[in-house]
Amino acid sequence: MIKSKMFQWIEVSSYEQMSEIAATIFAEQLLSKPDSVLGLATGGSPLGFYKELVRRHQEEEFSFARATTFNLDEYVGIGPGDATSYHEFMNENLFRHIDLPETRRHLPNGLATDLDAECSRYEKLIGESGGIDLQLLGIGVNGHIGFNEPGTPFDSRTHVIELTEATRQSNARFFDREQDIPKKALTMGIGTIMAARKIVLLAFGDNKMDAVERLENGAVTEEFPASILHKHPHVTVIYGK
Ligand SMILES: N[C@@H]1[C@@H](O)[C@H](O)[C@@H](COP(=O)(O)O)O[C@@H]1O
Repeated sequence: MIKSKMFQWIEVSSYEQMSEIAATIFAEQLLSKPDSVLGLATGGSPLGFYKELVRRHQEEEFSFARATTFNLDEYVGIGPGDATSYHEFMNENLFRHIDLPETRRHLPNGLATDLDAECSRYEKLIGESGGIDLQLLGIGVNGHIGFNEPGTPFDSRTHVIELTEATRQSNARFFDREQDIPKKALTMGIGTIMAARKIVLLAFGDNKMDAVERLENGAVTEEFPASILHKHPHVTVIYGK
């Protein structure tokens, strides 16, 4: 496959620098289009980014009042009110600090009784909102984006996924007990992510450098989900260790 020339690589020397650059990209997006649809991510990688975004918002650089957000994923079986849910992560690190109306903050509902119907509802809602203008991503050490594990079809849409043991273990730090780590999640599909107009991927730390190297130089293959980004017209990777 021919790789895209639209990949921009920004190497940083600190986590703070990565967070600041990412916050600037999102600030510029909101300033140029206040009703932007933003795709958001959870995990350790974007924590500093959210902190910086909140700081700048509080200094009245920009507003979220007309924006809409969609998160990449949520665990099955936990939801709002559970400290380990992505709902709670977003409340804690972003939503409770900004002026984004509650009705326009979206995450998949991991407590839905019919999970497949929930996936269709979520996918439809993204479409009805006009599609994602700017999507934030982290990357798993196995190349997963959102919770799309290796082998997930490139054309997948929002779906239920069984988490690999490697992903469960790398997310174990967020849970008190082994048995509390969910086995399944709802995630935007790779096709959903690829439909975003612009993408920013954050990768920081020694443990992410193999994945970054493979992303930069490896083949485009479903065995390494992030590799599909080479087919996207507008990706910025901000990385460092
Ligand atoms: N579902 C999330 C991903 O969206 C995230 O990118 C990845 C990396 O997380 P971290 O940034 O904590 O390394 O972990 C989880 O599996």
